[in-house]
Amino acid sequence: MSFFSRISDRSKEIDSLLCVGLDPHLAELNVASDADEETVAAAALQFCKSIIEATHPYAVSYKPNSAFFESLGEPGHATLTSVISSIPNSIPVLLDCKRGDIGSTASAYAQASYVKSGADGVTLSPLMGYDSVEPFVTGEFAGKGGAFLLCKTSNPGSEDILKGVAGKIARLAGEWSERANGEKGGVPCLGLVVGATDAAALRQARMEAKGLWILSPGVGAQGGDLDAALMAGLDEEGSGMLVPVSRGISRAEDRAEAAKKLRDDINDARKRVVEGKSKKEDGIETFQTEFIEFALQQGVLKFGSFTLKSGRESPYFFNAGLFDSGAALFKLGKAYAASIMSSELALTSSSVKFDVIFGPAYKGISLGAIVAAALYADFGVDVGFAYNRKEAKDHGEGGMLVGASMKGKKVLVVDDVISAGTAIRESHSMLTKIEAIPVGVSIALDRAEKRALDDPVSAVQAVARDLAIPVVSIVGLKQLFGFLSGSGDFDASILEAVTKYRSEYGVD
Ligand SMILES: O=c1ccn([C@@H]2O[C@H](COP(=O)(O)O)[C@@H](O)[C@H]2O)c(=O)[nH]1
Repeated sequence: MSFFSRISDRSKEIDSLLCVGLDPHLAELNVASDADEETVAAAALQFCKSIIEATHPYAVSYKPNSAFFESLGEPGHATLTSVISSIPNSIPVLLDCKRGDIGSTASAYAQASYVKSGADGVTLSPLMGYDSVEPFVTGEFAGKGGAFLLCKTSNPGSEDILKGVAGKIARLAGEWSERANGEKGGVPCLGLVVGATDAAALRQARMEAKGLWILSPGVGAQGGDLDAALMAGLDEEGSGMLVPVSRGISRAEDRAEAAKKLRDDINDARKRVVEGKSKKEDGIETFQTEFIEFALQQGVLKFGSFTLKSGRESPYFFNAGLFDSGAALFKLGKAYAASIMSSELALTSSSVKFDVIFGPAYKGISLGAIVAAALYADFGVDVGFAYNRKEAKDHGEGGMLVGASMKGKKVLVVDDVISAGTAIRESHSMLTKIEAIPVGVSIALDRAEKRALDDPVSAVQAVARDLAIPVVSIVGLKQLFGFLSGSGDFDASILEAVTKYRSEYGVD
């Protein structure tokens, strides 16, 4: 059975994502500073065995780090193999050796790790390319061995090189895994090491490598935020991530209790992820609920009876002009940014499919600016910002456009609502004329209602269809309805009126 199948099975069987590290730091071995190698090695073996004894009900896997065994000198290798053979067979062993070398040498490392040491999986550096990884997961180790590739490690120095290539490594891991598995396909044979110290990198890795296991060290002694890491790195089933902890367990007064607590803390976070997902399936995400609550509080969203320009009597009204303070605009920008990043306009969790935000005069100008700022603040996405003047300037630099150059660039248009869609169409035609490439529209509210009873398409759908670009909204009528139904705070007559309005004018 392959390494990652065993990890999956064991994780399900014991309902845990905890990987227990076996790092016999000399300082933890209680031996005299002048003790001979044999004595130190015996203490290291005892140290690891006592951790295994205390933690095995919670451990999906054990992760001995080869450095600590190599540092024991001559008896080091025998100690490592003794530790590995003392681990119950039902628990897969991950040797943290971070190898990476040319193919022929990598083959020797694979022999050393799997055959001589008895490990089931390894950690590898991917920087020398596919041929340095292949010997660990093909040939005699095909369908058996598995490797976690260093992607964005937990140490501060991971900012120096890995930060810039983590996205690429995450993508390549999926491709290499398929290449190694060949026509047989099957469970991926590669995973990724992404430190719990960088939630953004975890989010990106999870997006790039949906089906791969992520090993996320850095919790405990290195200060990684367990909760933030899990929220970012867990897959949609609340799994797919192993949390290795070494010193956080080995140095605890009660190791069994420490491992149990970690297992439970991890499982609590998993539950929240799964609950969050089912909420999403109900049609409303957290940022949307927060946005509706905030719009109500701000008086932007009102329930009652309102006559629209179209002559329709609407049970609700949205007046974006009432986002009229620094705090309100700040929150509004965050909501736009969250909706963009959870839409098809996001490329990864920290990159987008557009280069410039365009805010059409007048309302779009301030909206575009706050969205550009929020994308940067909340997601590290730094795109250009431009807007237009309604009237040409006859002095200074002149011209109708201000801000980032849009020629040849992919542009997102930001506005508040689409009523008839005329303003957005005008922006689109202006952008096309200056050789910009409009790729999407972002709005606050999609009323999602038919343009006329004999025209079943909404204004937003018509814009998306005619201009062939996505229109993304923070909320739509569906979420508004979901919010009202789920909240016990509104008069039944409001829900009734919105239900009636939706069934009469709403589009799917
Ligand atoms: O990015 C990485 C990759 C590997 N490690 C290893 O994991 C353990 C962490 O030990 P703690 O005591 O839980 O901090 C150790 O063996 C490292 O070499 C890592 O920390 N970060």
